[in-house]
Amino acid sequence: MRVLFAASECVPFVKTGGLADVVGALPAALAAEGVEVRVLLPGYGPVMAALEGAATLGPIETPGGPARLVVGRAAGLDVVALDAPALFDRPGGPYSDTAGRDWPDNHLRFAALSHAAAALAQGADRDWRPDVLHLHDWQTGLAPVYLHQRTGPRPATVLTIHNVAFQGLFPASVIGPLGLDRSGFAQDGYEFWGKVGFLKGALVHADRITTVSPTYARELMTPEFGMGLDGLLRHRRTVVSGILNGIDTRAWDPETDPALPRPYSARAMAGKAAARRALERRLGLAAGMPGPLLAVVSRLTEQKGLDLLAEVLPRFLARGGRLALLGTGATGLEAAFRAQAEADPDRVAVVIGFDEALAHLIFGGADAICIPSRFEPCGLTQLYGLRYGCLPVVARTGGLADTVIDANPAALATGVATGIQFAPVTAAALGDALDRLCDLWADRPAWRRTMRRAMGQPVGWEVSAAAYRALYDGLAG
Ligand SMILES: Nc1ncnc2c1ncn2[C@@H]1O[C@H](COP(=O)(O)OP(=O)(O)O[C@H]2O[C@H](CO)[C@@H](O)[C@H](O)[C@H]2O)[C@@H](O)[C@H]1O
Repeated sequence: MRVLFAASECVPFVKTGGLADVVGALPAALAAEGVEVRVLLPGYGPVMAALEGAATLGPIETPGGPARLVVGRAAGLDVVALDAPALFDRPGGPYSDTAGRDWPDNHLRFAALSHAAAALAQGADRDWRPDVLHLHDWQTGLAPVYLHQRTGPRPATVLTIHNVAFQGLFPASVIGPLGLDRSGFAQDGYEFWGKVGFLKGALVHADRITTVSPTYARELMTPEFGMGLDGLLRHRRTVVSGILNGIDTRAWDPETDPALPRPYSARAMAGKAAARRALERRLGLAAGMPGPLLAVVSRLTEQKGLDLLAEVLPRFLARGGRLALLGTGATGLEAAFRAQAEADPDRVAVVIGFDEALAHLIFGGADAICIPSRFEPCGLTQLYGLRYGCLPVVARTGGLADTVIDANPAALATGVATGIQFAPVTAAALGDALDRLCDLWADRPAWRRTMRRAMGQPVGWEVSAAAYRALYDGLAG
């Protein structure tokens, strides 16, 4: 079974969020299921630099201009890079410049990526034809549209929605430049409220649609969560399913993590206290406080609900808690958290930026991770939290609802709790959840039991890789 992934980010080359973790880790888990995965990525500088034993498949003409397809190994993955320096070799991020402004040619950049995916699906590499084309998010969403426009045999297509909030919407004037058939600019095509919708086109034409948790798959079909695509998803409900994300349990392992001062495990926890001391020193937090050290590692956006935390933080600090926050995003939220850190530097530390190594130390050193998301397709940081004994405090939505067992009295009594869940997603409910966290913290034996249990949860890719294999088998067969 050969599967071609196509995506716009992938660890360790380029990452703005969880999509990169999934695309980087799932291929190895699928290999264990007997699936051969190649990953098509834009030829960003770090991708091209990492390619070993690269061979050029040949030139291809894309809507973004001429490009080359280059195949090689990089960081343990089989990669096909779309080498088009004019599109992808730039300073800044994968979607925006160093000032955070979207690149003005994003429609061309990701139409080129989609175009390359379609070409590979139809045999651009004669020696490696995929049985399934597996696309991730809007940046690859035009691939099923291009395949629909073409004749000739094609493999089955799967589109995974990692976040329906990002839809790749562009004005109708791009139809010509992107080489799209005008007849597709309709409700049953790639048109979305007068615009060209990359994700919309994929949801119409992909053979299967998955998202990253069963609960989010259901939520997506409701007006509250579907962001205008719920009707289409209800229409296609027989091909929609939710497969829970896992994490790379080798990269995220407190027994071997080089970012921690000392290894630890559920059996030998001394290293967790050492990680807490290292984190306190690094962030200038006071030691010896009576409550838990709460962490945030997140994009600071409306989705993540961290404005609610800013609101209830004084109440949590009054109970002896502390906060360590690592994130970037909305300037208003950054400023709000910075102000709280300046007002109370012993108890609140805020690092604005993206720092992978610090993220690891935070999961190691903190007692709990706060994820008050308004919606969350799956979420990975609660899984990192479970694995590192950093108890998740989560909104009961999407994948958060599917992966954390609330420490209510019944769950504590039967010994199944792994964190705290709350609903509705309001400041009041989050405040109550943090009070419950402090109560659990005060009951030291119950806290330790919950922490050890959290660390024993199966958070790897094994179960879900088998589910993807079954999905591919059903399609290719
Ligand atoms: N400042 C920072 N410094 C270092 N690391 C940082 C960071 N900010 C965030 N990260 C890291 O970025 C990743 C975020 O992944 P998430 O799954 O939590 O959310 P995201 O919304 O990006 O992903 C979307 O796609 C994923 C993958 O399917 C879904 O799980 C999720 O629900 C969906 O919203 C984690 O690895 C986290 O540690």
